[in-house]
Amino acid sequence: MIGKLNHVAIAVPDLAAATALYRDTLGAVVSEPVPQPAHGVVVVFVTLPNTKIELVHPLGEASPIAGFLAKNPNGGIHHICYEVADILAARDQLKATGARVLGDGEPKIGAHDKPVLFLHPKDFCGTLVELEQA
Ligand SMILES: CC[C@@H](C(=O)O)C(=O)SCCNC(=O)CCNC(=O)[C@H](O)C(C)(C)COP(=O)(O)OP(=O)(O)OC[C@H]1O[C@@H](n2cnc3c(N)ncnc32)[C@H](O)[C@@H]1OP(=O)(O)O
Ligand SMILES: [Co+2]
Repeated sequence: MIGKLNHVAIAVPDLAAATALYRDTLGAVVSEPVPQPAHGVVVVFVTLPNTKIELVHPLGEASPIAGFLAKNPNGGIHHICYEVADILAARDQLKATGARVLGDGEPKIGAHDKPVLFLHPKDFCGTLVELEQA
């Protein structure tokens, strides 16, 4: 069902410092910060030859990454995103296995203007999984 790795997201407490690290120390191409109010985060996109890294920082008071950063104050890998051809078919197939789809179960438009869903980390080897429709 899952296809390409779309991105790995890293939650960071200091977005400017993390951006400088990826740009100046690691020599990567980085974007400007892009607020994603529907998701409660600000994102900097790091473009790699074969995939993307998203540096994510809380936006607003109810950010879904606030708890993660409270537990991991230096930041850490927050989720991985796989592409799927049909996100509703993938959702229904996964729900039938007992996997928990987060939120109201309906896809939202993600950072790449495509529908996304999240799967509970406890059901996927301790890793928060994002699905993005290819
Ligand atoms: C930029 C837009 C978009 C894109 O297109 O790319 C994005 O990526 S937005 C990214 C941010 N959005 C989300 O993360 C949405 C989905 N997340 C959630 O609904 C919640 O964050 C969560 C996964 C349900 C966690 O909620 P929280 O309240 O922080 O924690 P809990 O106490 O409920 O956690 C339960 C349990 O799970 C562990 N946990 C939490 N987060 C992670 C994680 N990222 N990776 C691995 N494990 C995680 C947490 O430690 C708890 O474990 P125990 O302590 O053992 O109970
Ligand atoms: Co993401």
